[in-house]
Amino acid sequence: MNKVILRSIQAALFAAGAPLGWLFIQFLKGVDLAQEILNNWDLYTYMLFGTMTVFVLFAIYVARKETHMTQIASRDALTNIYNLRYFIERMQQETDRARRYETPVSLIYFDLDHFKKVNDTYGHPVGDKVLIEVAKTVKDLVRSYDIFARVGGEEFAILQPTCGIEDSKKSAEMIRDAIENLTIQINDGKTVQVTLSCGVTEWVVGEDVDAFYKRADGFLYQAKQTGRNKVVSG
Ligand SMILES: Nc1nc2c(ncn2[C@@H]2O[C@H](COP(=O)(O)OP(=O)(O)OP(=O)(O)O)[C@@H](O)[C@H]2O)c(=O)[nH]1
Repeated sequence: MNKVILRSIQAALFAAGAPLGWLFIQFLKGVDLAQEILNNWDLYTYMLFGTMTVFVLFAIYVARKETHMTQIASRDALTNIYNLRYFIERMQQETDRARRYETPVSLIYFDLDHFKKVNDTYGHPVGDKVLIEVAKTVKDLVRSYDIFARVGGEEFAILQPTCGIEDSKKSAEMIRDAIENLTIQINDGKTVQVTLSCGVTEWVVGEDVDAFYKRADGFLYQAKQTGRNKVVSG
């Protein structure tokens, strides 16, 4: 349930506690409750709706902050895509789901090529801009239910639920091609271009997320070793 709605309901229930508590005390004192309410109708209406309004408004504020904090905790500050912590969490969930429903789940793991050279040549802020532009470009290419994260300095990963290795390889190739053709504008009308190396693999039933991740990393390593700007899968 939406956090704002949930917290508002909780707040409304809390608010009802004030008049109900007072009525309970009157009940213990032997007061006729119906008469008590009729005699003090304004007071009870005020207690109920006054406190409810204040509590609910406060709850909405808290729920919004809570949602914001949860989002911050799962996002990478530079690119605003998911971070490693969230990605590992989702890998666990998605492999559990894949086991339960007997569906495939694949992992695309990529790293920008010679990124140190970009930093060394143009400076760190330009390197940051390249990371942001790469993240934006890839985000537009993945499916809405794929989990795309920055998992290291210039390393990214995409978890693809319900996606087998063949489809995942096609996605990876499309991403590799898009980045190869991406022209990033920097200051003074200059442009930067980068390429990426990529490892792709499909989860094997029963293996833990660590082994799954390491296998993709192994293929990425092979892509680096055999010339870069390529996708290696298995
Ligand atoms: N601008 C910027 N650079 C970063 C960030 N995080 C890591 N880096 C840089 O990424 C570079 C990674 O360099 P290497 O690990 O040598 O890799 P590479 O130069 O891409 O070479 P290969 O991966 O072998 O193709 C280093 O220069 C880091 O400083 C970041 O947040 N911003």
